[in-house]
Amino acid sequence: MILDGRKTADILNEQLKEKVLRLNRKPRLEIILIGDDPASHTYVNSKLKQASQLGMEVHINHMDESVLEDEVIQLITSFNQNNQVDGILLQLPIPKHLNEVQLMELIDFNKDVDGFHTMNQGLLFQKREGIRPATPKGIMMLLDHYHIPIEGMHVVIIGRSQIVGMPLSKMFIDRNATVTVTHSKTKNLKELTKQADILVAALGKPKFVTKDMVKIGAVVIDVGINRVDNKLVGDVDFDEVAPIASYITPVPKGVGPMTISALAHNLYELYLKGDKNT
Ligand SMILES: Nc1nc(=O)c2c([nH]1)NC[C@@H]1CN(c3ccc(C(=O)N[C@@H](CCC(=O)O)C(=O)O)cc3)C=[N+]21
Repeated sequence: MILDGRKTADILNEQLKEKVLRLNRKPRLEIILIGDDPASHTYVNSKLKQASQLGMEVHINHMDESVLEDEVIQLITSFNQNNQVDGILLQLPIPKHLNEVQLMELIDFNKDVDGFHTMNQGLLFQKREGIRPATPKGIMMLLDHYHIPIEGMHVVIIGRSQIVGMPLSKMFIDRNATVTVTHSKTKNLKELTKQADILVAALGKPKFVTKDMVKIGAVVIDVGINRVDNKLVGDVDFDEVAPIASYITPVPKGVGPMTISALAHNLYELYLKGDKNT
């Protein structure tokens, strides 16, 4: 069965929209987009479109590839100080001459819609309330929407990134799953993935997961967004794996739309938390 991220996001967004309509003002997100990476422009435009449909306000601040770090610092600082701004998103990747860690850190963690700030990562690690990274949060929302049990399940994650693999592993542990995090240096990867009740592919290699790596009846979550010959391909060989999986996410229309929905939910949470309701 297909875990339809597009449809699920539409349903959850419709519910969120109702809540947003009741607020005193529109939640406002400022996106900082540096350079001309076409994929980044696509994502950002899609966030813009979706958020406006939800009654949220999104501004795109486009900066030149060669922008000075000071200019970015000034922009972030002004958004930090502006109590009409609820969320700030620095679209990744950013040019190499800019200090990504330092810039992410500069964003007020109370406006950190991505949940990438050290403070939000720490809050997650301590199992305290905070903003969770959008992709892991979107995956949880999708599994919950389909009532897929998590407690006691063996979750195997391929990939240990700071924005997907690592936070997702903690979120699954907090839901009482048993989690194995694997990566490029893992020995006998297939033996591990074969044990997964829930298998998450988040490594960024097109069609990496083949059917010999998947247990019959497993739930398969594909986080991959790879552009191959101008087509979107996931990290899972969908045609091969779908027949043996109990549930599987497609690419596109799987985790991607859920990520955007989770971002919108984060923005709403930031608005409420900020008590900027006047
Ligand atoms: N600060 C920051 N926050 C992010 O959340 C962030 C980022 N930087 N950099 C890039 C990645 C990537 N990302 C996607 C979100 C939605 C889709 C999505 O909706 N994809 C559609 C297809 C879109 C298409 O056709 O290109 C789908 O899967 O159905 C994809 C990718 C967010 N990112």
